[in-house]
Amino acid sequence: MDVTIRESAVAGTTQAPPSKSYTHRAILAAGYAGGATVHDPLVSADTKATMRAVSAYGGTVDRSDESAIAVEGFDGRPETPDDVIDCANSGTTMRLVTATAALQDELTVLTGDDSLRSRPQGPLLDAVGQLGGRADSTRSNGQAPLVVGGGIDGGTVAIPGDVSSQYITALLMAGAVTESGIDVDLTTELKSSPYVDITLEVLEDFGVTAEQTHDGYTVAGGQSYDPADGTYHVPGDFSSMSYLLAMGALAGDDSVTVTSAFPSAQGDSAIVDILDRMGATLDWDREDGEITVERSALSGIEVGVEDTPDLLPTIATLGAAADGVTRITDAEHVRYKETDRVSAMAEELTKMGAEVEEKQDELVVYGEDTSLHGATVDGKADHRIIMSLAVAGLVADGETTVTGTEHVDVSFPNFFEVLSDLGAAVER
Ligand SMILES: O=C(O)C1=C[C@@H](OP(=O)(O)O)[C@@H](O)[C@H](O)C1
Ligand SMILES: C=C(OP(=O)(O)O)C(=O)O
Repeated sequence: MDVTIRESAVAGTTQAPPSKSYTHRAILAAGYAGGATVHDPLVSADTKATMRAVSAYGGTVDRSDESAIAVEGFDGRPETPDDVIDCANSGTTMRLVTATAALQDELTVLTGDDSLRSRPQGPLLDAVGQLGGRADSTRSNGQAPLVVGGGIDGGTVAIPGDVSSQYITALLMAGAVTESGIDVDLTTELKSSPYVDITLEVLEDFGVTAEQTHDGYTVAGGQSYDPADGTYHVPGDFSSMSYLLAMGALAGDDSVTVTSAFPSAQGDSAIVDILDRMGATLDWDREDGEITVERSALSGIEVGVEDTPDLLPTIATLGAAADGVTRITDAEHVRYKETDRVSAMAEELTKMGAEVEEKQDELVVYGEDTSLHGATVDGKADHRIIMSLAVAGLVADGETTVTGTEHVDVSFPNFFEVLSDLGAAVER
């Protein structure tokens, strides 16, 4: 589906969608437990993939209540799935439930869409192998489809940290229910480390202890997942908020207020600081969980996305509309997402008149003397590219058509309704 956005202003108050990362972990943790009720979950294409996996391993997932998901777990002992698990577009699902598959003796087959079947799984497959499990890529290229099983008992693994932190999350979550636990030794520096902090936070809330060590992380075996009161509450999503805050800073008429913005382990709350450094007038009331931002003249900055890869598309759009140079560094791992997001933003913003330079681990946006104009841009079947280009469309001269916009259902299903409700000129 194509969406056309005309240069227009936005104003008003909107609630941030629930966190995708916390929802995935809470649903799977409830699966590892006897069960739990997950309140305020994100129900999206990606989190539904994790729900499918929990069901495939013998849990049940009841979505009859709109604001809470009741999960009956498989209690640390996943069953052999009756069928292939389709992880669709969700890297988090595939990585997290690969480690679940390794816990049972028989084999599980995991697959996904074209994008997911081109993303790297090799280091995690290798880690399962080091633990004595079986983990193969059917095409022997380190990519899905995957065949995983073998009944791991725990042990020590050496794994790189610069491809995906989701491998570490997967091993810690599964490791807790192994016999002897898992020690993860990182062979290279960890990227996206706040996502492991989110994992540690969720594990703690489910009564499971895992911790950072000198060389990586460790989780003891023989633990049980058991959340206090059998419930878990999902906080708002700062990656999704980044589009709402960016549109307020670029196109706010009066101001835009985002609610459900409480502090948590999410690295992407750095968007508040990034906007502040770029010159945005904004205020974060942490107690009330509200961020208010006003239209502001922005200037380019240098920002590393080592810990916050999902912010790259948003920052690229901000940079294209800001004055001066925005240099986004430490970005190589952003190439391993739903699409290569460094190239995607370089290509598509260029179509809108931005001057952009792409390096292997950097994206440089030259905001000086350029102004954005409308164009037809390719959303690359990637939710974050689509939303970032839509935000750029609000400040581009004329009309911007973004293709393939249905893919926002991965993390922010009602994104275009929200955009419209805030007053943007959106045609679907
Ligand atoms: O664990 C998670 O919830 C995520 C980790 C990050 O991936 P990497 O660790 O692969 O960088 C992030 O990009 C992704 O959107 C969600
Ligand atoms: C990369 C993302 O998610 P995943 O790795 O779960 O596909 C994302 O949401 O931007």
